[in-house]
Amino acid sequence: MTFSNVSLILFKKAINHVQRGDIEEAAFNMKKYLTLENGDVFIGTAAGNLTKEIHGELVFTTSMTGYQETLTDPSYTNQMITFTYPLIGNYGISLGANQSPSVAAAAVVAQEFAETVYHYQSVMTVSQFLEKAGVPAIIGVDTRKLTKVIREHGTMAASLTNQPLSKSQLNGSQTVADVVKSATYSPADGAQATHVVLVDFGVKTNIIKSLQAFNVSVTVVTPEATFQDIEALHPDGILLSNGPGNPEDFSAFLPVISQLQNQYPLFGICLGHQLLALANGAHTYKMPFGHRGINHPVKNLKTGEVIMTSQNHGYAVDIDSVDNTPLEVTGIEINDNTCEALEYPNRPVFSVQYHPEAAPGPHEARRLFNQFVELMHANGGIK
Ligand SMILES: NC(=O)CC[C@H](N)C(=O)O
Repeated sequence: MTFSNVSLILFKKAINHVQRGDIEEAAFNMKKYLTLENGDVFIGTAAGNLTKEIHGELVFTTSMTGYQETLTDPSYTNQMITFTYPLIGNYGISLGANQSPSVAAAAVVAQEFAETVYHYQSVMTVSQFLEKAGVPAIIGVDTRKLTKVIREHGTMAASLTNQPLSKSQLNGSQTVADVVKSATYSPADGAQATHVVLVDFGVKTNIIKSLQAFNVSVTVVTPEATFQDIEALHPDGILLSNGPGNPEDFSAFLPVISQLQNQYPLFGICLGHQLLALANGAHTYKMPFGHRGINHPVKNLKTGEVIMTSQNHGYAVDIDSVDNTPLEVTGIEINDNTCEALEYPNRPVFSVQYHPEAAPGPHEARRLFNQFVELMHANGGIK
């Protein structure tokens, strides 16, 4: 072997070393640490926004599809979503599926993101979607194990960081979601016959679309609206929307609901259902790990029929506390007997804990919009 050959080999080794070192460092930089309130740490790889660090409430959803609708659902504000389904992003991201202008979830935990998408409607991958929205994600996590931990300990606060956290850095406080404040606006179809005022606690786009599908015009108001503000809009009916956070944080709006339910047909969805219950004197409580998924069976106690429903909630109405109110429980989740539907007897007032607009989810409950519209018509809603 000549001298130059030896030096070439040494040079190549040096280059290799430098390259390997760089790659190892890059791989180290791509690491993310998910630290739970109970001290458990899950290590994975960064995706989405690679640098952002987040503290939030860690929840899981069992939905196998509909990740885009889930990520953009405002009810997930300040929450980190763990997808129990192992491969997320299989059919990419498409225009028109968003439930709000951008990703609402604080962060995403998944086992794997599909990086190659062949769906003809897809405009980008899920990690590009998160990157564009500035939302971090951790992938390569054993989400099955993580979900078992959440089921055991209940929903926990967690931190998603780029470096390991020491015990003293662990912040155990639960993050309460901010109230989503939206401007008052009228979706562009104002000339329709029936008019709904929607109180927006963090509304999903598909609720508005579902009403518009029945030729209903919708005016959206914030929870700062007074009864007089709403009355001045001459509604035929009121919809109380879904939204993030603890329903008890909206106590200022409860007297308005009490007045509205005396005057108008009223339909509450998810947070709106919880608020209708609170306004009538029932209680809500935090569930151990909530209902988040698209196959929650709900039994209609009046007909005995069971339908599959889409759900995303961490709080529930205390079913026994409804006994001391004018309301009637008309639906239960048959896995755990929690309160899923309420009615105000002899009034056009009702609510559901699940999502009749179901985006994502099965559409069996869509008929509730029909029911709401019929109640408004029966109440003289058509002018
Ligand atoms: N989707 C919702 O409206 C959720 C309601 C409430 N924030 C809960 O978690 O129970």
